[in-house]
Amino acid sequence: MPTTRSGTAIEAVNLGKTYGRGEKAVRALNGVSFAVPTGVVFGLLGPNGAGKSTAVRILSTLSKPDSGTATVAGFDVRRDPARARRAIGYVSQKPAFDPMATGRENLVLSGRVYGLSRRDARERARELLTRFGLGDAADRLAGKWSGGMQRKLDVAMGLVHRPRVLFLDEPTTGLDPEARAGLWAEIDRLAADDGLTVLLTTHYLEEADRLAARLVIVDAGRVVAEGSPEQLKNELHGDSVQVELAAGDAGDARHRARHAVGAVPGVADVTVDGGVLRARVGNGAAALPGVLAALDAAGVVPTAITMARPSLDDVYLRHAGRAFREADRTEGVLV
Ligand SMILES: Nc1ncnc2c1ncn2[C@@H]1O[C@H](COP(=O)(O)OP(=O)(O)OP(=O)(O)O)[C@@H](O)[C@H]1O
Repeated sequence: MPTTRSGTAIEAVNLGKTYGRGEKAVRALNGVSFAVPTGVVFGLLGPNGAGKSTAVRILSTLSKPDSGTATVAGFDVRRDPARARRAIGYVSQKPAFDPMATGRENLVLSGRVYGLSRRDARERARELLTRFGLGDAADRLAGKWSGGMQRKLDVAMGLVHRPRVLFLDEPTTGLDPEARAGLWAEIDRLAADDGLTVLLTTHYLEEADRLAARLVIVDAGRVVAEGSPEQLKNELHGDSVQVELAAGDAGDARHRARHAVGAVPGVADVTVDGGVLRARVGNGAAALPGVLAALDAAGVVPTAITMARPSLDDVYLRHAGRAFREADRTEGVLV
């Protein structure tokens, strides 16, 4: 297999993409670069509208960038899209299976679309149904399956032609926690057992933390941080303090709390979002009395205080300058 650099399965260099024109133009990607090592789960993490799907659509040859270059499995996605396409599997946010066909029929049809003989397509369908634990339901209509099983079927359909790189766009959106955990285990196995390179987009911080060996955080069309989840969290020294404010505390009390805690020596990055105040401190235990005294002086009574090692939430806040949940509610960057 051709490679751009030894051990690199995906390389994006300076990708740019703007939708629309004039006043309504939206810059979805603004010079995005990253490299994905072969055989790992790589996370593209960002809030709604950050540009994740746009990046994946370009890398999987479904859309063209306005600027920049990208290679997947060693093939340039613009100059050699047909060969790039054969090397990749793409599982979109939207279901791809036919609900009126059985799981097996869906997989066989997918195999035929990819040019497998009828016999090979049947054999591959059998393999994948077993692999994903879908054997028992194989001959029932896919439309009647549970959400978790349907998602697994979508992933299996993306693997029918044995791609080397698999793109999963928001694979667990809409799944309940149990189905999500089931799919996480499958995604883990794809890289660990099958040596597949998986590029996963998600707006769940926890999902990226749990699955990705490496990740980039994308915000408003730019990469704001890159590394392994551990590395990124370790770069933030100290602890994260979370103060839950009483439900009745209105904007004024929240503002006072934010101001008071921000003035405590050693406290940084104070945000208040949805009744929760977050801050970073050098040493949580040492800073706690000062934080409590400041809240008391401001007339704010917290309902709970927790201290924890930094999370990807804190990483995002540090690099994007706003809380992830806040960013997830807003969308789009007008040019
Ligand atoms: N076809 C399109 N036409 C116009 N604007 C678009 C189009 N596709 C995406 N956008 C805009 O480009 C920006 C990036 O969208 P994109 O779907 O890539 O983000 P995302 O990070 O995948 O978000 P989500 O998690 O909501 O899918 C958003 O502001 C979106 O509204």
